[in-house]
Amino acid sequence: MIFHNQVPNLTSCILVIGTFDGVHKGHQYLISEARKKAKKQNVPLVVYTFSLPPKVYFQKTIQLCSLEEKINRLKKLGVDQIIVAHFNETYMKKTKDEFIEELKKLQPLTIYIGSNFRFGAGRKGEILDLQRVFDVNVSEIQVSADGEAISSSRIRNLINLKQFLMAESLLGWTYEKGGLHDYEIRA
Ligand SMILES: Cc1cc2nc3c(=O)[nH]c(=O)nc-3n(C[C@H](O)[C@H](O)[C@H](O)COP(=O)(O)O)c2cc1C
Ligand SMILES: Nc1ncnc2c1ncn2[C@@H]1O[C@H](COP(=O)(O)OP(=O)(O)OP(=O)(O)O)[C@@H](O)[C@H]1O
Repeated sequence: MIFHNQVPNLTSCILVIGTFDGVHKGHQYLISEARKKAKKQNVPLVVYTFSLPPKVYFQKTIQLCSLEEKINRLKKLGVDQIIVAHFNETYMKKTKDEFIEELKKLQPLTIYIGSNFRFGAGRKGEILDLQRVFDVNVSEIQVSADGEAISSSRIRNLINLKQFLMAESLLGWTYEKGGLHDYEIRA
């Protein structure tokens, strides 16, 4: 896997954007959909993520996995290239339009995101803003058997409540060791 700490100039790719703390089953679904498309189009699968989850930065929530472990998990899911933006005071001031300008350097054929995605300073960027410029695939939010959305926030709550088995079943990885246990990469 190729690692970038700055946005590179690419000629084509399938792009997935997000925080991906824990790389839970919802994330895994999104990435597996993007991976199928990248294979079909014969272009690299690129993930754009952040060094620190914005919620950990702003709300001091617990972090589901380290940056290193996140990269490991993304690698296992077949991601070809990863861009890690350093999430700090300067980065968070970037407007939605500046962020879009940055993404143009990647020349994505399609951007894959979930339907709750927001971006840019003050979270002002909406999916519609991306759709004006790029082809965007908006994925449905995956839910667990009880019908509740899978999210990093939900898993953080479960861990705070010491409900580790439930947390792990939504993560698809063991919480402590970071190993893959019940998730199979969909070809
Ligand atoms: C350039 C940029 C600036 C951001 N600034 C803020 C911010 O001011 N406040 C905030 O809560 N989140 C901010 N975020 C984080 C977004 O709200 C969001 O978490 C991020 O785009 C990833 O989406 P995801 O959380 O669905 O993975 C920013 C994101 C980007 C890309
Ligand atoms: N359950 C899900 N199903 C499909 N896509 C998802 C799901 N949860 C998040 N995504 C998408 O994955 C990307 C990364 O999302 P993000 O890291 O914010 O996850 P999250 O679980 O919503 O986190 P948090 O609860 O901390 O806000 C975004 O494009 C988001 O829309």
